[in-house]
Amino acid sequence: MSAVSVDRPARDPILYLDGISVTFDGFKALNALSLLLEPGEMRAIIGPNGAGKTTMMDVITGKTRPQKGTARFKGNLDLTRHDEATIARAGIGRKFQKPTVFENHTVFDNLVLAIAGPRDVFSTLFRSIKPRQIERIDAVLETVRLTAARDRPAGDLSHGQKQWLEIGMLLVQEPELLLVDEPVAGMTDLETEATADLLREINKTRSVMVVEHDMTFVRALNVKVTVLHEGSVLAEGSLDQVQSNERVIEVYLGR
Ligand SMILES: Nc1ncnc2c1ncn2[C@@H]1O[C@H](COP(=O)(O)OP(=O)(O)OP(=O)(O)O)[C@@H](O)[C@H]1O
Repeated sequence: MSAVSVDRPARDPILYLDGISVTFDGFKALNALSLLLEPGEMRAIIGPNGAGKTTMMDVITGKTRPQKGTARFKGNLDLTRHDEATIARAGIGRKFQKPTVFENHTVFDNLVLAIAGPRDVFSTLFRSIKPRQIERIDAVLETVRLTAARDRPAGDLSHGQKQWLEIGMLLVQEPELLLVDEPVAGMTDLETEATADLLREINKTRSVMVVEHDMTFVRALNVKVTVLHEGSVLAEGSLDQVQSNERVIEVYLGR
């Protein structure tokens, strides 16, 4: 091995944020934020309201341009220089908090539409889809526990099932990194537990970043936690480590 290669990490992080700052009218939503996600890692992001969690996801997905800092996907894609569609195609999927499924279409057709991407709904549904795509959809239906609901209108699903369908709509696009914003808000305890299982399963093949306030859920994920506060990383470690951190208790957990 050459002397040069000794110091190089074996693999680039899937996500590299360094010194990211975003200012809105003089207010620092992100303040020199730095964070690394290893390939295959799942990370939970917690922090009080206004800590910058959504703004961070906006930077990663190209929705918001930082004034300062470096943001890279898999070492080479500069996330500060591409638009949302390019970044999504490059392999970053984002699940927003509120489900936005097509209620009048079946669960299956929602996944067909998601594979096709943002095109005209009717031309997509009336064009034949390839057997390979049907196989992919059926595999995703199993993963998101909706096989039995395959031919039901999405509008009939429970709130939790709609969230899983929307996660499925991202999975059919085969993202390498999945960003998930407050997936269990409004879910029953059973749905919350099932969602933790679901994300752990997804994490076997993809990297995941999940923002969530529900500590029972975060504990069930059993992954490294990053605490954001005032636009920077306040603490990082296991949930037990960050929950016993004095600063974290002061600004977040002890409220
Ligand atoms: N477009 C914007 N214009 C002005 N201020 C903004 C804008 N977007 C976010 N902010 C402010 O930046 C700060 C960080 O907001 P952000 O939504 O990223 O926090 P968050 O951690 O996601 O909070 P929550 O847990 O409430 O979702 C907040 O004070 C917010 O009001």
